Amino acid sequence: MTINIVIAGPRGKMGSEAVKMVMNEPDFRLVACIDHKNNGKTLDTILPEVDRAIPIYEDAQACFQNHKNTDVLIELSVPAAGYKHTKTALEHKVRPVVGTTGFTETQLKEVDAFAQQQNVGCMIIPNFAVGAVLMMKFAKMAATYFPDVDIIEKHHDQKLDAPSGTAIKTAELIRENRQSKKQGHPEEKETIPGARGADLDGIKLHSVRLPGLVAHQEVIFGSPGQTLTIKHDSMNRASFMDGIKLCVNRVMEIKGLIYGLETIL
Ligand SMILES: NC(=O)C1=CN([C@@H]2O[C@H](COP(=O)(O)OP(=O)(O)OC[C@H]3O[C@@H](n4cnc5c(N)ncnc54)[C@H](OP(=O)(O)O)[C@@H]3O)[C@@H](O)[C@H]2O)C=CC1
Ligand SMILES: O=C(O)C1=N[C@H](C(=O)O)C[C@H](O)C1
Repeated sequence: MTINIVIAGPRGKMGSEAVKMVMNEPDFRLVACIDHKNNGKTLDTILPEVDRAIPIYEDAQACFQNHKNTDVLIELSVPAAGYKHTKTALEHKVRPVVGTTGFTETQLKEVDAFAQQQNVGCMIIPNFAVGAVLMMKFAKMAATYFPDVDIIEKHHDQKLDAPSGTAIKTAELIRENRQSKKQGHPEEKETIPGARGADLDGIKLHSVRLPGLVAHQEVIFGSPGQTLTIKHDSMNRASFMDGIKLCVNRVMEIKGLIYGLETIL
């Protein structure tokens, strides 16, 4: 069966890699793209590696109205637009596979409720790399034995959201196996605000943004006399493509929201 796909954010670092992946997959067909800057143009005029005239829309409504055969939206743009595209896709019974990070907790709940209401499959995946998902699973396991934990995520300096979606998801998974706990000295004070990082139920999250980085995370557990570090590095965006492929196939079979790849691996 051929799966008809729309990609939002096709010029981006992830979007352009996803365009290549979709075009090379025999069972996937790229039918259109959503890009706020190239309305009315075709993809071959803006991406040199594309040799087909795939239409580009600024407006997600217009895109799905003109391509009623769309099965899946691969959303890889920016948080605000990504949220709108996801809701619009669901309105049209198109299944979103969302890689875009930075949705608020309220937005996640709204998408969940709307996907259920529409009876349509939807996946929001903070990290498509299998190694990163294993890192999160191992961290969840370790939290049973090591309740003191800091997460350090490191990304390229063009990233809009902090902490990363992966760091938030990791902390949420750790929280499932750990009692809420305030870490560090009970009387510690920050002499420079932010020095101890963001706080999710006492778990500290630190975000590094530097040119030269791609996507990296360390989860460091400490207990008397020992530390345990679980680390993952994405060296390039190809690391995310197998996960996207898996999700595009899986979203066709589900109803409602799946949040995180660990639930289906
Ligand atoms: N889940 C995962 O495994 C991964 C998720 N990500 C996430 O994916 C998203 C994209 O990342 P990345 O490719 O690195 O970012 P980029 O900045 O490289 O790409 C984002 C693209 O979206 C475009 N864009 C902005 N606004 C709109 C809009 N309204 N409609 C359509 N396109 C728009 C941008 O165009 P312009 O620059 O012209 O504004 C740009 O081309 C981020 O949220 C990131 O966190 C990234 C890697 C892995
Ligand atoms: O913006 C990125 O690059 C990435 N974003 C995702 C996140 O926020 O966790 C996934 C990966 O870390 C790359």
